[in-house]
Amino acid sequence: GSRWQSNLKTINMDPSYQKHFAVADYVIFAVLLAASMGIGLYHALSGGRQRTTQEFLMADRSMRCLPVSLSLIASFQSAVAIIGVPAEIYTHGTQYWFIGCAYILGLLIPAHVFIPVLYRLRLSSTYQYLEMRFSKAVRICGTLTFIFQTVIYMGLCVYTPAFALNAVTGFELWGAVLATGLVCTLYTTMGGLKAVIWTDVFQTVVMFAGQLAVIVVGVQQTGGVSEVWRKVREGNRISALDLNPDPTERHTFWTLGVGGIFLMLSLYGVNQAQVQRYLSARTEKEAVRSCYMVFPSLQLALALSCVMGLVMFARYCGEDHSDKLGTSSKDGCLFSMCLPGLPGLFIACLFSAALSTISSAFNSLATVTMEDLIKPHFPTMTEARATLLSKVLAMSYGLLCLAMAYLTHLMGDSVLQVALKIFGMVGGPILGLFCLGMFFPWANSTGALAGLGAGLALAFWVGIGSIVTRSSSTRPLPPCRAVLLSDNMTTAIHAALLNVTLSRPSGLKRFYSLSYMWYSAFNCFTVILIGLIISFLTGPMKEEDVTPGTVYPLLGKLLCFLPEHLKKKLCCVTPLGHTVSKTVKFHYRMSNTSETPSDITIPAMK
Ligand SMILES: CC(C)(CO)[C@@H](O)C(=O)NCCC(=O)O
Ligand code: NA
Repeated sequence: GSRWQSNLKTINMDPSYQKHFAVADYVIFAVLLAASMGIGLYHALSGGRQRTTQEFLMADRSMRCLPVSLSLIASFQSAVAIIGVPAEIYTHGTQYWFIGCAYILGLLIPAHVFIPVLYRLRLSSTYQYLEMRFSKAVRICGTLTFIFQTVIYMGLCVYTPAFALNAVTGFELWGAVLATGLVCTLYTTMGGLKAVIWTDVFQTVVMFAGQLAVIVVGVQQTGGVSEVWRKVREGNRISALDLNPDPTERHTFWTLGVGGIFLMLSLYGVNQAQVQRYLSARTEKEAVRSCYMVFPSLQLALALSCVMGLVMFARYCGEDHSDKLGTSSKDGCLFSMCLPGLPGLFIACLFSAALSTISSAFNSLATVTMEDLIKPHFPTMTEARATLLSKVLAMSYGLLCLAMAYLTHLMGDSVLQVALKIFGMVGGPILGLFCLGMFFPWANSTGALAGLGAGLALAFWVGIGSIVTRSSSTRPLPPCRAVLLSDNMTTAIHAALLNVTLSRPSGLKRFYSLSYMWYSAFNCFTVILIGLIISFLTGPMKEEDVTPGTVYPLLGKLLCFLPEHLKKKLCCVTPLGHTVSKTVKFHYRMSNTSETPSDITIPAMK
């Protein structure tokens, strides 16, 4: 049980907070669900009517960059971010905003390194790459790791908005979880990836509109922008750039701006949900362009949620809500739902964010299960059968996510931190696997497997260690001046907290208190390091054995100042640079030959 949950339970018990959810709010909410269902139905009945896996899972590879880019933002922007980021700002100040710096390289690298490699191989699942580069075993391990990550994350995503709705309206928690899960399962199952992408577009717009409306009304009620600014300054919420190099410091420029790049790479570079969208674009150029277009929208999403945290702080910090919500509520933003006239819109915003994430998860899970785990064993399966099975899979994952929501219910922590920890602990090793394959031609299959195993083991050691010892150093800022002056008790508690966290932990405990913003980078490097060591011990891959098109000449590019013969000696010139310039025939028997002809000409990687 956590503070967060008990806080919410107290709102729930106060009837004055519930009367704000009027008929109009229910109508907004119902319209959102109905519109999403409508889009699903439309795509079930139009186009190819979802009769092929090519359409159901790949949207016929015909999408344009605008819907793809909006859908790319929607995938990892769920109610977790809508509630968690403002709560983070409310409690700890604006330091988290610096994660925006990581978006630059975090999107440029996927656009110019990962997309070209993956798009040109014409994959259906990103894990096909692992089989081309390494072996079937690596592919299956990668797929299982991804399924594990997504299923846990999905539970968190379904649970969070249902919890908020329950807090505001007293709406039955599990009823809301069930409704979200069912609506989402239905439109995903009916309309396939096209429905997922087009509902994402609609839901992203609702999400932005809801946040903007809450901010505008919040500013108005506080008494204008300057008043908000004065209050957040007074409350010490505007953080300066923190350049402390200590890796155990939770949020600094280094953890957010540098560690965040690896988080972004694992989400926007190699995550199946995103790669599937790049692959659904009609050309590689459209895919790259959509990745570029994510940048401004993601900055906007970040800015909106950070500003919302500040506005909520200005609006509520001076008031004493301790009787209802506790003074240092992690979820100051939940106050916003009590704003007159807005709870419906804000709840719609939360559910939009959640639905668009869950639907991506269902569809990507159905895709990898089909492409990586089932099709290779039943190469003769008919298209109709495969499509039906994909739909059954999307549905089953929908039901599984309800079970996962219950798991989240038991966990209870700051939702944003839970999400970022999952991304780092499980997404980091997967990123490492892809980097090992793409940038290091010597890496072999044994090395990859050992690397992934070691990466996951270390990730869980640190991750679970930090949960058990509770050693992530959180040092919430004092609620606000008014409260500090009036409440000696709070002052005393904060002084005690400061003392505790200022005394540095030692030994293993210090290892466990590694900032979760470093998890992705740390786990990625573990996989690469162990992967390379084992590869060299077991006999590194030879240039001519590496499947053409699977290696990106990163080292060759980084060491471009070296003379050619030296680079060749270091094996920095990838097989691609030489052989593909003459457009080699690509001899690789795909496990699903129906979709990918075995002779593809791969353009040279320039
Ligand atoms: C994925 C990032 C870090 C991208 O800014 C952000 O959207 C975020 O913190 N997301 C939290 C996870 C979620 O919203 O489900
Ligand atoms: Na979303």
